[in-house]
Amino acid sequence: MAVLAGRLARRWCFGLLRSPTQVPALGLHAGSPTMGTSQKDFNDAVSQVKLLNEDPGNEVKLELYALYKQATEGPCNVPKPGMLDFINKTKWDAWNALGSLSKEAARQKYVDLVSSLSTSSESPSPEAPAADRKPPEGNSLVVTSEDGITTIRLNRPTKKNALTTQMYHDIVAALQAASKDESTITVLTGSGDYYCSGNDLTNFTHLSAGGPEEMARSGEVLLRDFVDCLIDFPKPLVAVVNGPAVGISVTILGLFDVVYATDRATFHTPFSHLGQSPEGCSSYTFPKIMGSSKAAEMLLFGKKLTAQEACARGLVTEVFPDGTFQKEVWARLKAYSKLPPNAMRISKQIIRNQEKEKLHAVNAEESSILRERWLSDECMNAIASFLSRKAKL
Ligand SMILES: CCCCC/C=C/CC(=O)SCCNC(=O)CCNC(=O)[C@H](O)C(C)(C)COP(=O)(O)OP(=O)(O)OC[C@H]1O[C@@H](n2cnc3c(N)ncnc32)[C@H](O)[C@@H]1OP(=O)(O)O
Repeated sequence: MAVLAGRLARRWCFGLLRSPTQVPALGLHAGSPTMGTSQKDFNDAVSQVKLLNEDPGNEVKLELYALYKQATEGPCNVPKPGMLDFINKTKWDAWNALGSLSKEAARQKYVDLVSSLSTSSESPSPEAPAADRKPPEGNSLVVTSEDGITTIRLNRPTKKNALTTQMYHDIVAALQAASKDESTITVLTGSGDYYCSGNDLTNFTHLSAGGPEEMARSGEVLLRDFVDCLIDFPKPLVAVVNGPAVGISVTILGLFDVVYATDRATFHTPFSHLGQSPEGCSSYTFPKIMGSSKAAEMLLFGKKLTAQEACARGLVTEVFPDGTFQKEVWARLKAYSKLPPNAMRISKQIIRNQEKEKLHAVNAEESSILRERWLSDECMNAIASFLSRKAKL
């Protein structure tokens, strides 16, 4: 966790820099000649970076960038990029952190760093054991239908199933299809050790030509549509919480009919930490489910609940031992899926219809408030700070 924010920042800042030959995209051009004895070594090192066999990783690329700028231009004296210009701000921070380091010392450090990289990339490391290798990011959402159950599985285990913008769209489409298919029950679950780490924080960095305002506006619309779809979902909706849950994956649980959790699961809504506010109708459902003071502890102070605590507060229906979680839960769901579908549908309608209008109104208000929050200094500072390793949850 200590390195989370920095890793996040560096991943999204340099996500496109997959190959070392792309380092010039950072601005690593062989610029004006540098003076001193290490001039030739420095120029050689600049060329060598482009020939490395292995990608040195974004942390190192950032270090190379900063040293290059210091070596060629001296201490950073250009204006600091704006708060939302995350990429250039991270690069600026790295360069600025070198302070008054002399050009010559920066050249030397650059040469030493490239030399250490060249040495390590010359000796091929043995292939990592399969367990240590991260699977490639494939389909982020997997939808299957079997035994009367449609399962929507969040499938980004290497990112703890964080929800990308595309995934919100895909979940809406999957729910719309599930509402019309042959299945009787619909399940949302996750792949790997997490249920879901909430909104993918890099969503905030994908600015279009319309800038932050446009990002906030389209975020509001997408959030409202996503939650509306859950409010209106006509069949029994079950969350199979296979591990820790964060943010929006927790708040929407109040819109599910049943929530089964492994005893490894935790429930965490760190909105204040992120300068944000509740969504998923949780400002209405949580006080209703657990009482206003318990809800405030979660939604205002970000108290993380264990599965047992969440069950005691009524957010979770039942907790299962992790070892038997999948077996027990799916056996139970298969049995439930054989119940008469129309009876279940009508029963759900009776229960939910009483408050549907209220839920839609709450959703619209929460989404609109979040749009403002996303543009606030508090939120921008919290996200920037989180992404640049100054804060962690
Ligand atoms: C339409 C828009 C709607 C918006 C609605 C708003 C919703 C609000 C929210 O959901 S707020 C909650 C946002 N989520 C977070 O703040 C969680 C951030 N993540 C973490 O705190 C941690 O990653 C963790 C506690 C979930 C897991 O920590 P752990 O140490 O076990 O694992 P790593 O940190 O190493 O994570 C593995 C990789 O996954 C990446 N990752 C995890 N969560 C997110 C995320 N939410 N967004 C982006 N990326 C995430 C993490 O960066 C690691 O990636 P790496 O391997 O490339 O370094």
